[in-house]
Amino acid sequence: MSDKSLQQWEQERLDSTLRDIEEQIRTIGPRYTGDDFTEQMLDLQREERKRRLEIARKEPYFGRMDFQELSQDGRKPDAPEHVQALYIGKAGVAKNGSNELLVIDWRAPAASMFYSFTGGDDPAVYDSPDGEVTGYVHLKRNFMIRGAEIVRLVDSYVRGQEEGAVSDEFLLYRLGENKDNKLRDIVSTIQGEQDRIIRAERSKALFIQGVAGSGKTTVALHRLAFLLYQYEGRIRAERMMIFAPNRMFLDYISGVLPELGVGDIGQTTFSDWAVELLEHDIKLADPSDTMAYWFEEHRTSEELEQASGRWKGSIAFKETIDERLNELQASIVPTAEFIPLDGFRLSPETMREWYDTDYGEEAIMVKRDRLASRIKRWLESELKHRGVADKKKRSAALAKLNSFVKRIPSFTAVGLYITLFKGKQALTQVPKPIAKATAERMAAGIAAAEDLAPLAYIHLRLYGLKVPAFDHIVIDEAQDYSPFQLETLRLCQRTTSMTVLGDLQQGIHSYAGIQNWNELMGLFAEKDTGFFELNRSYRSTMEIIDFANIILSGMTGGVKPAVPVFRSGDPVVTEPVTDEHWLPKLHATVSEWLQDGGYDTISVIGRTARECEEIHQYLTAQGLAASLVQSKQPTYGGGLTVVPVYLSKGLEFDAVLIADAGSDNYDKLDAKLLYVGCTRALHKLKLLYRGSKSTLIDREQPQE
Ligand SMILES: Nc1ncnc2c1ncn2[C@@H]1O[C@H](COP(=O)(O)OP(=O)(O)OP(=O)(O)O)[C@@H](O)[C@H]1O
Repeated sequence: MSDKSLQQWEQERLDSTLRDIEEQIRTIGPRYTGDDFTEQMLDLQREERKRRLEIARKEPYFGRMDFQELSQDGRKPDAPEHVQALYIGKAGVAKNGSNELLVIDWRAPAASMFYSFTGGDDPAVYDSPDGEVTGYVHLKRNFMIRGAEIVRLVDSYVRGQEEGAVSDEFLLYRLGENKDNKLRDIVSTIQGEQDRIIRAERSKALFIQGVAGSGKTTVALHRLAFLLYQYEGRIRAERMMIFAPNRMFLDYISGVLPELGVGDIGQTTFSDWAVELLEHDIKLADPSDTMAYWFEEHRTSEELEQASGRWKGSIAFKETIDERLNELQASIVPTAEFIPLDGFRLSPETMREWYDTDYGEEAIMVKRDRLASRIKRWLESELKHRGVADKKKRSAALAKLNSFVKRIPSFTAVGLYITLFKGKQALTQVPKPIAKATAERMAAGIAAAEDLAPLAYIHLRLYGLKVPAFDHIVIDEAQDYSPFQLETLRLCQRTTSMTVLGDLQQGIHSYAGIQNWNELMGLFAEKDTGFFELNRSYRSTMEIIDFANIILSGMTGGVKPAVPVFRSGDPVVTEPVTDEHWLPKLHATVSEWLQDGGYDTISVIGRTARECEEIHQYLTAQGLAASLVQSKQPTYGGGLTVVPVYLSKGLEFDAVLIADAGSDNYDKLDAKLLYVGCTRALHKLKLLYRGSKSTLIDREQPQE
């Protein structure tokens, strides 16, 4: 077929698919509003079908794979009609009134080949519920469909053609596009290494170490959509939770799941979640104070080593708390008899038996409260049984009950946490300034981020989880998590099922996070964990990745350079500038990019919030519509932004200007920060520097 007729043929196939979809939507009819339960259920099913059809109507499919299944004995059927064309889209669609599939869902077993097939003449294999299916791939075709038209068609593999391997042409085309203020789905170009993570089995703690731009966040979101499809009825969206570093990041990723047709998955930050779990008994200290302390001034490695967050996030601290909770637990059952009236005796042994056997696995305070109610019930029944009617006697007995029950220890999480830092039982190993600051904060009802994991943990051990346990959790930027945080979240799951992703090379919050993945993985039995590495970076051009790798090479501790996809762009430029010309130069560069660059998102990345405020003020005074990103910001609006480097993590921009990569701003300890900043750029990266250039990038670079 000529290219023209091929495109025509596919367009006709698309037209007919769209007609079928329209017809199906039209016949679904209005919603049922009556009281009949069966009808209501049927209505819900129809609505769900309509929702899928509406997703399909926008862009019915993005790929086609021609597949010829081998028979059981491995023979290849000769007849060409055995080659099946599978059209793959975001939602599966059956032909109106039949079982024939017009489109298969990207998460279906057969669709996995579309992602895992790398070319060559050998048979391809995929797992289906009925076992392995083997066959030959004849064609892999990518489409871009906009407004019912095929605007791009690329054959990335044709059997028998010389190249043999699946080409990256369509991927490169997609990567070359500009980005707006929201992360997007990648269903049409998921790569094999990413697909393996998306489809990995659910009942594990899956750890993903991926270089900047390797698609970790995107892959984790696609994995959620896959799990919901694959384990339909067994896991529920409302019981899945995404933990992300801040509200702005959550806003940035908020478009992906709806694009994939998935709703209702909770999204939160660890801080917000913990404060809610603690029923707002405490307020969170302003996170910008912590940020300011660690990022507005240079900090030494000793300061990092001694950071209170490190200690409070450690398993050693958790174990200390466990000991304290065990002591509390042991002190709950009274050791004295309860004698409310002469002749009435309740022995400690009976109370111990109630506590130990009747309330089994319940949380400590729940068991305590049940024990108290049981003692009360015992007294009521004794009074009744023995016919005590005398009011005076009864109230004396009740008064004794009240004082007896009051003496059974009772704690809130905050109350117990304070005892670790203040008073007779204060821990002796805590450095005095940390103990004093923590106790003072707690007394004022304020917790720092580092207090939240211990507080939430104590609360869970004392009172248990009052909402359903999580079926699956995603933890993004997990290199900034402490082992204690993960232990706390683990208490909220019946069985381990989590996707934990991050990049140690971007671990800029090392005053609280981990140094290596074993710190987190070691919390689980080996059989319950999986580990994946993503080393290819999809975000940036080769030039940008090569440049960022120079910064990496200055880091210690087994760093892995990112491997670029073969997408070339402008060279990265570093340029000296005097103090006097610094702001005008920033303005001139950004203006030029705005006018000629054709970029949708541009960011000026500063070292500190102070520096960013200065830049922002100058740019706006020059008439540019720039927005300033601050630490408590709930949304990210795209366009031109000025952002402190430590808040840029997770985001990406078509063009990035590092405002000042001088050695005063980025010393050896700041390699991760500068790496984060540079890897935010998709197509264009430029670094200005005042004074001498940071040694982190002091290699020969082309000058403008
Ligand atoms: N297979 C793919 N096809 C097309 N685009 C992709 C693919 N994988 C990743 N991307 C794009 O690469 C960019 C980076 O993805 P993402 O933000 O998920 O990476 P990340 O590993 O979480 O990055 P970082 O750690 O730097 O924040 C996004 O624009 C995403 O759409």
